[in-house]
Amino acid sequence: MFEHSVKVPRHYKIAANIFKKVSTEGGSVKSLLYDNKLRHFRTDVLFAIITETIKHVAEIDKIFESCSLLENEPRLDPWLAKILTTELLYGKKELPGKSKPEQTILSYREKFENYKSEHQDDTKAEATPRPRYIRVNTNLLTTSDAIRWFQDEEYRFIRCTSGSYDDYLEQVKNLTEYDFTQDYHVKTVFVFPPGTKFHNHELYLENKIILQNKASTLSVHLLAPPTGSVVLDMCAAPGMKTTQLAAYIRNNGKIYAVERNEKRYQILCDFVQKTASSSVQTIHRDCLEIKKGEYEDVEYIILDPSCSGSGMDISVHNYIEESRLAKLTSLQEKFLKHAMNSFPKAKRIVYSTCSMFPEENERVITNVVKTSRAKWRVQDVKELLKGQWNNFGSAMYGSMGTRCLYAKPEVDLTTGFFLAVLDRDQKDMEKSLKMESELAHKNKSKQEYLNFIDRKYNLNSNDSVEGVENFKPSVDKSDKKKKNKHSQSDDSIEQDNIKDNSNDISVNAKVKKHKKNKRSQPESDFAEPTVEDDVGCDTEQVVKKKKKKRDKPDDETENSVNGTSNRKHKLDIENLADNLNELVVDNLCDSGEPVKKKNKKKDKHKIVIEDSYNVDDKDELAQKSDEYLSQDVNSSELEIPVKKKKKRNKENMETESDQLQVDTEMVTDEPPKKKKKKHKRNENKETC
Ligand SMILES: C[S@@+](CC[C@H](N)C(=O)[O-])C[C@H]1O[C@@H](n2cnc3c(N)ncnc32)[C@H](O)[C@@H]1O
Repeated sequence: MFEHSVKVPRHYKIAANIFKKVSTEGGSVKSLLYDNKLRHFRTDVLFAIITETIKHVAEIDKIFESCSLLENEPRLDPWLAKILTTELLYGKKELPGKSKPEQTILSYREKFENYKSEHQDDTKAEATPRPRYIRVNTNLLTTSDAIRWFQDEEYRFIRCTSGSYDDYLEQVKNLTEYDFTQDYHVKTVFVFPPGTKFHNHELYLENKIILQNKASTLSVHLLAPPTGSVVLDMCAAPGMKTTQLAAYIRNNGKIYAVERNEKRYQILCDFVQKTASSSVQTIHRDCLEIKKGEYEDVEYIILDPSCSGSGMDISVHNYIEESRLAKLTSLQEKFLKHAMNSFPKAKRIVYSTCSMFPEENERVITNVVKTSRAKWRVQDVKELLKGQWNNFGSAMYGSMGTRCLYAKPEVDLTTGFFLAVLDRDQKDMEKSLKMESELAHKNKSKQEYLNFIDRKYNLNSNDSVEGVENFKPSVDKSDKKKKNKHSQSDDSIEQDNIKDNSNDISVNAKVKKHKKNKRSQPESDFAEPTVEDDVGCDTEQVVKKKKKKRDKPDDETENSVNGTSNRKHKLDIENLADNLNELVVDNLCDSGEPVKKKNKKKDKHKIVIEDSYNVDDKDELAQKSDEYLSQDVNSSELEIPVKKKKKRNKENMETESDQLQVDTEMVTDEPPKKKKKKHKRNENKETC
């Protein structure tokens, strides 16, 4: 019997309040606990009970429903009821107090436990894994051929709905054994029922399909670099996104893939080579040590730093030490700042983590964007995905938070994932390039001056320094003209200028050629490849063999979602180049190396092993980040096949531009015969 005077223990009340806030307003348990200045409480105890409640909330809802608890007890606070039930069923298995809420929950104990034991199997089933995703490596196999291959194995291809994303999710939930469909957003991703085994599949062993979760493929999908782009993958190993990028740009362009960890770097190199990602240049280096001016041709950046990996786990709100989380946040902010400020031509960054903690996500974005020297805008991912997405960042971080995307296991049927798209402000880009060019000029002028002095003293030690007065640094054409009138002693400088000018011209020509190449790309270049129209559905029984070759491929979603912004980017950069005065050209000239380098190395796979990481040079945070390496869920989960089986279907090797897209209609009638031996299930994992 309860006693009126006895109150509910305070920590249950606090836990209920925070649980309510997290559930209704978003945000993380951790930040609410600490922001609420509850330090005098055992925050670890509070954290544990709240996260346990979140983990079991679906089951608790059903338990309450089964005995109409909330209807029978209208005065019972539902949030507190769930906290207390968690403690009773999954925590201490007892409720210590004599308060009314505790006594009420205790009075239902038997009913709760009966329900639990009766539905044990259901709850296990609920925890069953998500669908199995594969990405077709279009460097080696077209999506159409991949569909045919699986159909030949008597899988049944269900066309992805043309309806909403929610319709698609329903479709995925209803996939039965031996069904598969194409992902709603990323057309090179296929979705199979949970547990479908691919470990020994021929296509997997030949690296023609890759086990990559749909959520992780969204980074490249939303970065959307057009073919011919220069992309930097700052934290690249094991190389899921790097190799996806290579396929996305059809190996036409350049991808710098940077990885610091030695072992992971080797895995990256191996994976890049096996997947025929010839546009990738691997770089064994700490990306934080890349200085401004290096890799200055970078236009697009993927930043997928080390994180807590909490999204990879089924229980969304894992416990994490506050200090560790703070270190991760700080390191992630450092990465993002570096990406924003070190690459003057970068126009889009996609930042992602497989963490569900806002501290590693929205907080990083808002902290960095607000204080960044360069101006970047957080793009509204919902808009980019044409409204076809459900989970976004927390409003606690304002519109910058809600513009970001979350993939949630329970809704999106993927691993937990966070993603933000940042676009550089056009004016800021112009300013940045101008500043670069002015700086280059200053350096050039300074160098000319030093050369001049050098000559004065070394070549003619009797000369007075009077010639210095004649020195005029080359700032623009008019200055260069003036120099023609200089005294004989300035001839050498003039020589330098002539050399520089010729250099200008050649680089200028290269820049123009580069621009021309970019302009001449068909619009389809912006598209990620997809499936041919002629891929038959199973009701037709026979797969049509005819291939339609289209000048203008390709993927409806990729085109429409990202094409606009890409075209805009392309135009922006062209306009920018047109609008900037010759200073810009001079700047490119001074730093013309990357242009030359790029042309030279085009389409050539090259592994560059840069200076290995010097431990002594590491700053504190970088040192700390070593600790996190072991936490990179990806490393343990990378599945790169080691064995190769006999090759088949070589004729399938066509370019993605030859592919057409699937009509979006649902197909299927009779289920095919099942070849059991080909469809063994297991729990092979995919990486984020
Ligand atoms: C989350 S994983 C990247 C996964 C990868 N993007 C993919 O899709 O396969 C983070 C990677 O960043 C690397 N890393 C951490 N700090 C780094 C640094 N300072 N420079 C370069 N790589 C770093 C880690 O070794 C790890 O391989």
